[in-house]
Amino acid sequence: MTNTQLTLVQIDNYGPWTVTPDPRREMDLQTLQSRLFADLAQFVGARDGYVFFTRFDNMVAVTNGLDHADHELLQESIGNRYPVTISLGVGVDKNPAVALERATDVVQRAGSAQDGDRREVLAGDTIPDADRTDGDVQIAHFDVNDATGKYTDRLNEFDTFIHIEQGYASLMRHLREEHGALSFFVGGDNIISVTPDLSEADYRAAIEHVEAEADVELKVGVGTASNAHEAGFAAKHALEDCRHLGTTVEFATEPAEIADD
Ligand SMILES: Nc1nc2c(ncn2[C@@H]2O[C@H](COP(=O)(O)OP(=O)(O)OP(=O)(O)O)[C@@H](O)[C@H]2O)c(=O)[nH]1
Repeated sequence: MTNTQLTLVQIDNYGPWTVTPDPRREMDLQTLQSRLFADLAQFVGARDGYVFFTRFDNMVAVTNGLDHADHELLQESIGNRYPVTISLGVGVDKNPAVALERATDVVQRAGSAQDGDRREVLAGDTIPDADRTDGDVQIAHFDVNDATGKYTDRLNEFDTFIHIEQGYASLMRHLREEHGALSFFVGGDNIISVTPDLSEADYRAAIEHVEAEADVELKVGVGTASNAHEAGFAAKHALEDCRHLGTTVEFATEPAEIADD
């Protein structure tokens, strides 16, 4: 059974900072936000986690395998190098939406996102090493069928963007409401979902829902492992299986390291 460890990353007092003493240049804020995301992706990714940019001032990370000391080091390193600090809340549950509720709750209890005195909160417990298993994280990597032929090579970028975003909106709502799975747009035509244990029928139903609601056709590869990287890597291999076999849903059947043999 899955046991997802999620970390909410929240920039401390960011709203007031963006307008103090006067509104700051928008592209400077965009530069800061994207560099912060890049640093988080490198730090968390090097420890086999995943991080998603969501709204940039708040980001969500799958941190199975990262302990309290890793989280502390991340805060220290960001605090040393950026004009802003980050608070981190950690939550664990078999259901990703519940894990994120927990992670959010411990940060919210410490004060508001716009409280000048609330800085570098680190709250919530990580999974003890002894309790970790190969079934802790399920990642589903979704991809739009032939996005290049249907959209990228035919439409202007904005109209392509609308199609992809509508598919994403439909999928993220369906999986959140039906299963407590959390889905994140990761660029191009790709969506990564952090899910509880879902069946092939659950994924088929999700894909059919998106096709009916948004007229966007998806396929998905699914992987399960002790951390996000291994689960996600297996999911990518399973997605390649969909491409080769012409199928819509594939589960990884062997460890990611040997899946392409
Ligand atoms: N984040 C992420 N983006 C990817 C990945 N693979 C492809 N992309 C993006 O998706 C875009 C479309 O690529 P594909 O999905 O391979 O192409 P497609 O035209 O949809 O073809 P099929 O997926 O084979 O149906 C690329 O331009 C990339 O931006 C991936 O593994 N991760």
